[in-house]
Amino acid sequence: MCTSIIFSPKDHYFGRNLDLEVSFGQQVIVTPRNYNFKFRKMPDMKKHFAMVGIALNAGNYPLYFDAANEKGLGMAGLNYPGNATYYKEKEGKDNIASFEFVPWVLGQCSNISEVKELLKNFNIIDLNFSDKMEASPLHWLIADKSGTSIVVETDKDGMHIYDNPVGCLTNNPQFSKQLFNLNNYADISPAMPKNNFSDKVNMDGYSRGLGSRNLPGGMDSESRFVRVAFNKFNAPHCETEEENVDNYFHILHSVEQQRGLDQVGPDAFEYTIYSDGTNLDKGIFYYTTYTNKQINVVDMNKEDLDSDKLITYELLTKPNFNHQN
Ligand SMILES: C[C@H](CCC(=O)NCCS(=O)(=O)O)[C@H]1CC[C@H]2[C@@H]3CC[C@@H]4C[C@H](O)CC[C@]4(C)[C@H]3C[C@H](O)[C@]12C
Repeated sequence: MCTSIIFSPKDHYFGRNLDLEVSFGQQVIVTPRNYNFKFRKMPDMKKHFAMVGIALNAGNYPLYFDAANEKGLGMAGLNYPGNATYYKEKEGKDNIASFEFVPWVLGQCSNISEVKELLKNFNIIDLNFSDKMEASPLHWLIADKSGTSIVVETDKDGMHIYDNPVGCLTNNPQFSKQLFNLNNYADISPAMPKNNFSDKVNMDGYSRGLGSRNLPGGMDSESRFVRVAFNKFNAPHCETEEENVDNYFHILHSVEQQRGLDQVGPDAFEYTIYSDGTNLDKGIFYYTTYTNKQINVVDMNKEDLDSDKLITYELLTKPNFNHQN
């Protein structure tokens, strides 16, 4: 499972947790403007916006899990099994494979209204990257540096584009159902609860934090959706980049999957392999990994963004202990 958010305390931070039981060998990859993006059914994109994110380098093709471009548009693909449907090729449409969707959008759009325009002629097609790498069933959160976000889901009954008032996404069920489910948590609050139960019962507020007692704590996608939305809406908005990045990671880590809690096979547990976030206003990419909680930084502006070659960084996973004596 995964969780993706846009957090807008001052600048705007977009990214995700990637939860899985196996690692793909993904890296931080900066794709500069003149890297030739090939598409299966559409012409090459020779010049495009530069982007940074996490991807699998598959024979010099960056298969992005999530990324953000130099204009401050971000996009993440999250698992959507059983629902995600990819269609047959259609004449006259922009036929894009699911694994091409991120570069297709981030390569040419600057903001959400341009994405909505682009998607008017969009058709997501049923193609595998290769025999060995089948198309994953995904849905997408797309957000820009105004803080606006949308969700794109391609279901059996067609493509849906939802405006996203909460700025987060997890996995199943459909986004509309996730939003509806928030109704069940309307009374969750950071404040101490008022006794609406009965004036016949004395409730003395025996513990701090009782307002969030009924916040769901599970690893499942509905629980994570409610939890991350609540935690994000109530996170402080600070002045400095360090404080805001720190708060951003507190939000994502609050829905982290700790190893051992989400069993997916006899001896297999899903866990949060990495958490990442890009400052959409500044093009600075941050990440932590399960074993390395230090915040690591790749600033895309420090690269030659006019180059035509992928720029890759290995994820730093070594635990960082500061010995004080
Ligand atoms: C597995 C991940 C979702 C995490 C998640 O939700 N896990 C719960 C599993 S479960 O639902 O609980 O069982 C998703 C998120 C993004 C995906 C990549 C996107 C690019 C590319 C697309 C190609 O088509 C196939 C290969 C490819 C590298 C993809 C591999 C994999 O699919 C990635 C990593």
